[in-house]
Amino acid sequence: MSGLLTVEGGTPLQGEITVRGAKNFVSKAMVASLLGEEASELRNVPQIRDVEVVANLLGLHGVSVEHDPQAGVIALDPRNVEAAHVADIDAYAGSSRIPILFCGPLLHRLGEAFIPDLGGCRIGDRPIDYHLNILRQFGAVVDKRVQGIHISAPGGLRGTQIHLPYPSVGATEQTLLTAVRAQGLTELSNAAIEPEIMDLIAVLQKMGAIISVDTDRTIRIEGVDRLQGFRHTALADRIEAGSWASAALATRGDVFVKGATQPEMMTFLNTFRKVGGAFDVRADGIRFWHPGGELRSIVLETDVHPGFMTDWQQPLVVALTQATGLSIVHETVYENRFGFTDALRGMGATIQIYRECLGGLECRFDQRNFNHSAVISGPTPLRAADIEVPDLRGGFSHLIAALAAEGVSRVRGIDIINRGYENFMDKLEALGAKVSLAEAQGQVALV
Ligand SMILES: CC(=O)N[C@H]1[C@@H](OP(=O)(O)OP(=O)(O)OC[C@H]2O[C@@H](n3ccc(=O)[nH]c3=O)[C@H](O)[C@@H]2O)O[C@H](CO)[C@@H](O)[C@@H]1O
Ligand SMILES: C=C(OP(=O)(O)O)C(=O)O
Repeated sequence: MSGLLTVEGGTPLQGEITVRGAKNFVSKAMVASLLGEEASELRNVPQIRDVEVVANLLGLHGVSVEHDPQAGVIALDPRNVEAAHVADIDAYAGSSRIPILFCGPLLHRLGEAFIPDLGGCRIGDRPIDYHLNILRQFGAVVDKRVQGIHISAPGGLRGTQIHLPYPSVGATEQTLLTAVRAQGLTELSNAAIEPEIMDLIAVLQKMGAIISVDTDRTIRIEGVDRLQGFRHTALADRIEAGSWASAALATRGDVFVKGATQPEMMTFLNTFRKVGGAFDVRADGIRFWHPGGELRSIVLETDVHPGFMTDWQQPLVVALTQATGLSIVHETVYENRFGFTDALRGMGATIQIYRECLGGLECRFDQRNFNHSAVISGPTPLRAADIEVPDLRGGFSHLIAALAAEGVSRVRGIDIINRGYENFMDKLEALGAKVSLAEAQGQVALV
C-alpha cells in the first residue's frame, strides 16, 4: 500500500477492532525458532511488514516458513539452516532492527553470520554498541564492514557476566538468544524486563532453556546443549492497543480493542485515566472512550518497563493537544522522538520542545544537546494539513491528528505504518473514519 491517504477529520472513531500479537515479540520469537532442532509454531501472528521481513530473512537461511496470515499461524522449520548469500541478505539492509538478533542463533548453528545494516525508526542514533560488546563477551569475533557486520565464533560461545549500561530491550534479547546455548552460566544485570521479553523467555523455556529473572533486573541463564521446537501464542500488541486508545480519546470516540490485555497495559491505563479517558477491561479486550467534558493536562515521563513506554508517547501527545492546560512530557528512552510534533504545530497544536530534562527521572540526555522534553498547551483545535509520515508511531500520530482535525488532510508515506499496525486501513473503516487511498498512479480507492 503506497500513496496518499485522504482523511476527512472531525468524526469520532466508534466501533470495534482486533489487535493481535505484539510486533516487538513476534519477530523475536521467530528468530528464536532458529535455535531449535525441530519445527516451531507461533500463533496470534499479525500481518505486518516486520513479520514479513523476518520470515524472508529466515527463508534466506534455509528455514522453511509457512505463514497463514488469516489464521495468524506461522510454522518455522529450521532443520536445514544454511549461511545466506551476502548479496541476498544485503537486500534487507535498512528493513528493520531484527537482523542483529540473528547473531547468537546463527553462531550456534553455523559458527558465523553476516548481518546487514539495520533499519527501524529514526528516533535517535540507535547504536548497537551494547549488542557487539555482549557478543564479544561470549567469545565472538566481530568484523564491521563498510556495509553490514561479519561475525564468527571460532572457539564457540561461553557464558559470561554482563552488566548493561541501560536496560536495553534489544541487548537483553541479544543476551538471551546467545546465552541459552552457550557453554555454562550467563548473568545479565540491569536487564530490560518488558512483557515482550518475558514472553520471549517463556518461548525459550518451552524450548528447553533454563532462565531465571530476579526482581532486581538480573537474569540468569544456564546454557544447554540442545533446544527443541516450541508452540506458543503471542501476547497482544500493547503499543497498537494504546495507539487506538489515544485515537479514541483525541477524536472524542469510543473504541473496543478486542485482544488488548490489562496486565501489560497497567501503566498506560493509569495515565489514560489521569488525562480523563474512560476504559472498561473485559474478558476479551478493553473499551476506551472519551467520556465527554474536558481532558486534563498531565506530567509524563517515558521509561523502561514498568514505566510509561516510549512507543505510547507519540500517539498520546496528540490526545494531550486536546487537554486543558499545560502537559509536560519528558522522553528518557530516545534522544530524538519529538520530530513528529513539527507537523502537529502546523495543524494548530501549541507544543514547545526543550533540551532540558523536564522531569525527575535519571536521564542519559541531561546537559546534552537533545530536544527531548515537550510542553503541550491545550486545548487547541486541529486543522487539516498535508503531512509526510516520518516513522511508525509518529506516522500513526499524524493519522490520529488528521482524524481529529476539521477538514481534509492528505497524508503521504503511510506505508511505514504497515510495519507495526495490522490492516490499519480496514480498522479505520470499521471505526467509521472517512479515509480514502489514492494509489501511486493517482487512482482513488474508497475504503
Ligand atoms: C523491535 C523492537 O522491539 N523495538 C523496540 C525496542 O527497540 P530497541 O531494542 O532497539 O531499543 P533499546 O531498548 O535497545 O533502546 C533503548 C535505548 O538504549 C540505547 N542503546 C541500545 C542498544 C545499544 O547497543 N546501545 C544503546 O545506546 C538506544 O539508543 C536507546 O536510547 O525497544 C524500544 C524501547 O522500549 C522500543 O521503542 C522499540 O519499539
Ligand atoms: C521504535 C519502534 O520500533 P523499531 O524498534 O522496530 O524501530 C516502535 O515500534 O515504535
